[in-house]
Amino acid sequence: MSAKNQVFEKLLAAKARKGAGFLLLIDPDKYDASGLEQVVKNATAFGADGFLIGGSLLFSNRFDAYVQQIKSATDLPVILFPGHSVQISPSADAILFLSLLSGRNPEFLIGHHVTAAPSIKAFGLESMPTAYLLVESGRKTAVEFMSNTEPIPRHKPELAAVHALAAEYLGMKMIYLEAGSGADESVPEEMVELVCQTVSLPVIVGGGIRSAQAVRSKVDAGASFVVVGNAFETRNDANYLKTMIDAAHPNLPKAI
Ligand SMILES: CC(C)=CCC/C(C)=C/CC/C(C)=C/CC/C(C)=C/COP(=O)(O)OP(=O)(O)O
Ligand SMILES: O=P(O)(O)OC[C@@H](O)CO
Ligand SMILES: [Mg+2]
Repeated sequence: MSAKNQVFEKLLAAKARKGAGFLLLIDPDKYDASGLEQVVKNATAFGADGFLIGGSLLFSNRFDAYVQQIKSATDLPVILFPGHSVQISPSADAILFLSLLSGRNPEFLIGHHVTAAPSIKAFGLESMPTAYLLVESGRKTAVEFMSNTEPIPRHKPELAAVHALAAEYLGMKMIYLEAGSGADESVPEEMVELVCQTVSLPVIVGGGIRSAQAVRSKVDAGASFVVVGNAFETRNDANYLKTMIDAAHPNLPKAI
């Protein structure tokens, strides 16, 4: 745990060295203990850049034990990715302090943040203020339903760009372009590209990314980090994980 910018700096350094970074999303409800340890160890060995932990719902009542289990299987940054203010654990290294800027629901703009802030301080967690922009992706996603917000229309990249710009002017440190977990379609490349041209912040892209080609095309469009979760929940295949991670690292020799 650290209240300084250590995790953020580590992510930026990985991006600078490898061209972009790969973050594996772990949904605590989707892995059993042995599956979890294996995927965390594999991702670490294959050169992933960190882990995000969270879900828009949480059935598990042992969230902190879960985070500890991940921490003990890796030396990479373990970052909370909360769908709700209850998803805070002292055992993580940092938290994506997401504000759902694409929506107009005050609870997800500032409400959960106020509720969670005292715990974040008490635990000494590093906070990474991140503009969370939800993008239309086909069928309604869990994030859209749970947050009761409207996503940005996928054919309107300029809408995403002005939200990102407002986030930069508000002093946020990162932009997360989110199609939603398990999305039918990932965030369009044109949108990633316009957002990356408009702001100088690192842009994270996630939701519905299932192939190495898709990972690479988000990176080619300018993404600093690509997040993948669902694809590995349904397919326990180390080779597939390695290919996806390699695709996010264009500067490394083994990259596709
Ligand atoms: C800053 C704090 C304490 C809370 C943030 C609260 C906000 C703004 C949340 C954004 C809206 C939200 C519900 C985000 C969920 C992000 C997330 C962990 C998505 C992962 O997707 P799943 O919800 O697991 O999808 P599945 O249904 O496919 O499992
Ligand atoms: O689970 P997937 O579809 O890979 O999405 C990752 C993340 O962006 C979801 O919040
Ligand atoms: Mg999930």
